[in-house]
Amino acid sequence: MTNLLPEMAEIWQQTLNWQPTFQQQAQFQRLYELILEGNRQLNLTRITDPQEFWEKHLWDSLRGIVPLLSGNLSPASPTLIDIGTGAGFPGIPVKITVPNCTITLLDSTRKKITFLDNILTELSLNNAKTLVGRAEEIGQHPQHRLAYDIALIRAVGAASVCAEYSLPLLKQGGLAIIYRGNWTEDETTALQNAVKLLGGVIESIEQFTTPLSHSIRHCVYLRKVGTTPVQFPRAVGVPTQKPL
Ligand SMILES: C[S@@+](CC[C@H](N)C(=O)[O-])C[C@H]1O[C@@H](n2cnc3c(N)ncnc32)[C@H](O)[C@@H]1O
Repeated sequence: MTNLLPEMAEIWQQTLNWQPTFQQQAQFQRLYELILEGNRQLNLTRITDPQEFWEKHLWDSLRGIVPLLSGNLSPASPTLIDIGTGAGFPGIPVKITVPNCTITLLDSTRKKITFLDNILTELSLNNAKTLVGRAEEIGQHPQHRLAYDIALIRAVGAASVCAEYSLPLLKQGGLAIIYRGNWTEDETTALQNAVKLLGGVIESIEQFTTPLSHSIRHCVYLRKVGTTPVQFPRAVGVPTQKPL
């Protein structure tokens, strides 16, 4: 099996001021192998080349949580949800990297969730759960609404849709991290209106360059400062059909 680039230690350090332990490196390697295996039956990801996998799945997942990697966590053991996790990104690399967090991996596709259940067992990841469902329904469920410190969401939809999926799930003061490729000023303006309706604010938007292919990426950080009105998230399909 192709080795997943242990020589990247220096790049981790330079770009994220963090390095995986031997155990974390082994977990990343095993994750890569399991995804390649899973890809034979499920259409999990088109990113299978080791360098591309390292950059687009591992590094990118962790770039979004730089504020957590600094070790100044508040609370010390945060509860996270990864909305539309697919093959487990960014949630699984985040769980490997921040072992004291509790994470819920949510996706509407049962086959992907069954695959993730096996990954959690294989990688011996504790305090990690999977959940089959639609973000629109989970956001109205008393067990999940207002339950999380941090919501992660990558490649699930337009930014305002991501805001409508994530903000209802957050506790007051919680943080939503929206992973994006390109970003424009117009998107900021549109998102501002949506976020206000949902009881949040745009805390920051970070632009960065990926370390191997030098692509531009963005992370949008939303802070929940108020209460999300009960009508959000709207019924299944409405956030995408009629974005705020
Ligand atoms: C393009 S994939 C992205 C997967 C992963 N986040 C990543 O970045 O590699 C989008 C995923 O979101 C899930 N999804 C889309 N809409 C959803 C919703 N409303 N609720 C839950 N999952 C959803 C899909 O099933 C799919 O697995």
